[in-house]
Amino acid sequence: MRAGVIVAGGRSTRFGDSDKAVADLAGTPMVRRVADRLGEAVDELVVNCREDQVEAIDTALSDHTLEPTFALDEDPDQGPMAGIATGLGAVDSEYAAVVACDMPFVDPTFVDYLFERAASHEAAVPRPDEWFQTTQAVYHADAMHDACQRALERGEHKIVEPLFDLEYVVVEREDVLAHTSLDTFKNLNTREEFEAAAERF
Ligand SMILES: Nc1nc2c(ncn2[C@@H]2O[C@H](COP(=O)(O)OP(=O)(O)OP(=O)(O)O)[C@@H](O)[C@H]2O)c(=O)[nH]1
Repeated sequence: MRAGVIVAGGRSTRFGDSDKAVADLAGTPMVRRVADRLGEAVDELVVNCREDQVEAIDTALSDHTLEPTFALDEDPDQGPMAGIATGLGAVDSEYAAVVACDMPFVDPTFVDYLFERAASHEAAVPRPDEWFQTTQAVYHADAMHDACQRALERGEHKIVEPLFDLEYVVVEREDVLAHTSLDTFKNLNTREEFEAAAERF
């Protein structure tokens, strides 16, 4: 069994007044695009967000075959890493692919590959450039959940912090490009980025 966790608890401040997770992207809410693509690579889906987002996200995901469940931030606005911890705490599977709600081009075949790379390790994290793509990575759910909790207890909110507590595999640029294009990581933050991306669907 493989899980997918969609992290969606941000405030979308660069997007404006509304929640980018459910914003229309070429006729479909962005989070639905992520759920449909990630859903091709996993057996269960968990969405992490705030309580006040549930209604709109649930509507966007209605009729999804995996019947996504919600893992709500008890303490909102603690950053993406806290959201990852909350989401991973709610999965049944041993390994989970974490994907941000704003990555509508996420490539399910690449997610499959990340699961393969993570096997018998605690994480497989792409590093296509100088940054780790921690919000499109596969984690051993319990190990990463616990590492996030330990980091948060240290007062540390940086998203890479829990990684250094794990036995993780780095998926380097060459391996990324052998399996997908960099579009898989493209995240949308502004209305201009939504408009440009919409033309590609
Ligand atoms: N649970 C949770 N998720 C978060 C939080 N902050 C950001 N995220 C998520 O992490 C991912 C990347 O965050 P950003 O691209 O910065 O999104 P954002 O914070 O909503 O947008 P900005 O306010 O414009 O930075 C998105 O999927 C967000 O939903 C948070 O405090 N809690």
